[in-house]
Amino acid sequence: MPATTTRPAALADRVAATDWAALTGELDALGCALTPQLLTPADCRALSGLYDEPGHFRSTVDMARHRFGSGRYRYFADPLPEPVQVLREAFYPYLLRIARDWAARLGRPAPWPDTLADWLALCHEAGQSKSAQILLRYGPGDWNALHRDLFGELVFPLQVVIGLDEQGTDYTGGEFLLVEQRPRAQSRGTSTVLPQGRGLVFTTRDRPVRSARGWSAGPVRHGVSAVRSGRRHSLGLVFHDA
Ligand SMILES: O=C(O)CCC(=O)C(=O)O
Ligand SMILES: [Fe+2]
Repeated sequence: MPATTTRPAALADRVAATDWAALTGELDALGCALTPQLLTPADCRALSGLYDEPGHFRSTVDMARHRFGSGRYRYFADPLPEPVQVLREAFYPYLLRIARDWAARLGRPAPWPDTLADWLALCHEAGQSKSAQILLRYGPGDWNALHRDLFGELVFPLQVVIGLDEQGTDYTGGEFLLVEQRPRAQSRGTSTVLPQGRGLVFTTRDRPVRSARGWSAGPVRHGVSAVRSGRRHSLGLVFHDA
């Protein structure tokens, strides 16, 4: 990384300085919530530039070929680039509190240990041993079909995507989409423009929604609307392995 990028410790501090109470409230209301600025434009350029350095990745997915939409994403190989590793570790304890609270509401087990390292060890024992951190690149006409990032039995219920380009300047279109199935009702869609350098925390599989008899699990899927022009990059952080 060039010297102009943020030091890892400062990245972790920004995650810690997030107003987690406010973020949690928004997540409860909408199923997704933005963090403050985590990455500078220089950090974002350094990360999106990695896309063209194949040595950082274990595989590349052509989304059209799998009917996932259109565009490409690449799975980072281990060891992860330092900012990716630092952000993932920094988010985990905060997301863990939310995950445990949701599990309690839903009367489900909360199998997640206190540290990311211990949780990943459990994933590896269960055969989910590959990191699922991705760098995505969308050009004009590219989009991401509504989906859930589930790779096996072990699931962490929250994930984060970080915008690496500025909508309106670097690209148009390309809104992040979230669709929530409501129990015995029609679905609700929420679109979010990902500001450059900010993260969006969202539900990976389902989340507790109020029902007549307490809480029930509302299934959630996410995707990205078509990019109309320019190029959009994003960094996807998932907290279970694949
Ligand atoms: O590019 C995006 O905004 C979403 C990418 C995605 O599907 C993910 O991060 O899991
Ligand atoms: Fe995804």
